[in-house]
Amino acid sequence: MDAAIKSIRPNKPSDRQPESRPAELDPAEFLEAAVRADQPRPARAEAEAAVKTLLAYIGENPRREGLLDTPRRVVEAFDELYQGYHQCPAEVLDRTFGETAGYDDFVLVRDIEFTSQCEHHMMPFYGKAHIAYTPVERVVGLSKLARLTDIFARRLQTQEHLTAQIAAAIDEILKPRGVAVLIEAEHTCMSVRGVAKHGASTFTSRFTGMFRDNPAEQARFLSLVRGTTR
Ligand SMILES: Nc1nc2c(ncn2[C@@H]2O[C@H](COP(=O)(O)OP(=O)(O)OP(=O)(O)O)[C@@H](O)[C@H]2O)c(=O)[nH]1
Ligand SMILES: [Zn+2]
Repeated sequence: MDAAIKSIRPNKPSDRQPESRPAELDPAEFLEAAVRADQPRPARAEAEAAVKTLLAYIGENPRREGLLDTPRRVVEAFDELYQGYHQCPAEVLDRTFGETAGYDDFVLVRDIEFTSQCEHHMMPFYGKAHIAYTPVERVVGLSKLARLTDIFARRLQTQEHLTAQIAAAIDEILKPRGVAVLIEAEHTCMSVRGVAKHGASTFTSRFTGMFRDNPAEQARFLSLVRGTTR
């Protein structure tokens, strides 16, 4: 099982004071050494200092009044946007219900809105996830599919990885007859910078089990997602 699915990263903020960084290491080396040794992540004060560095880098004065609280706000925003690193997919899908009166078709939750952050530029990409699975005897609460999406979306991602992780988590934890995940998203790293193409949509999909093996089921999923068989 993908480690990201089963476990929460040991990534609690450190109580260490920034001064505890060995004097001979520069910040980049320190960070690399911390990641290599799987040490606790840097202290909050270090993260705020890094934001101050970025403010100075863009030509700002981090000491002017309007920016005094900005490092704290940015780190708090990061805590929110990246909270998925501290949440466990297996826990979310833990609770299932057995009274289904023999229900044996797939369950589709369409139009799950999400916002994630692209791992190349740390800029948002956002859109909708459509998730279907075919249960074996037990079903999961519908909201849990949206919660699962958020757990993976609130990490640094590529859209392909996000799509594959959602499908793999449902597959490995619920062990259904099949999973289908389709994600459509707009990437701000493509719309507000770089190639600057507003409105370009990216579609990614992952099919397992009966959705992978049976083109008719795949087609039924896709037509329901497009709203053509309602
Ligand atoms: N496959 C994939 N690519 C992504 C995703 N998010 C962003 N990218 C792309 O990642 C690529 C990074 O390319 P690089 O050439 O290394 O970086 P760059 O010079 O900033 O690229 P430009 O965006 O073209 O300016 C870009 O083409 C982005 O569009 C994603 O979720 N999946
Ligand atoms: Zn990007």
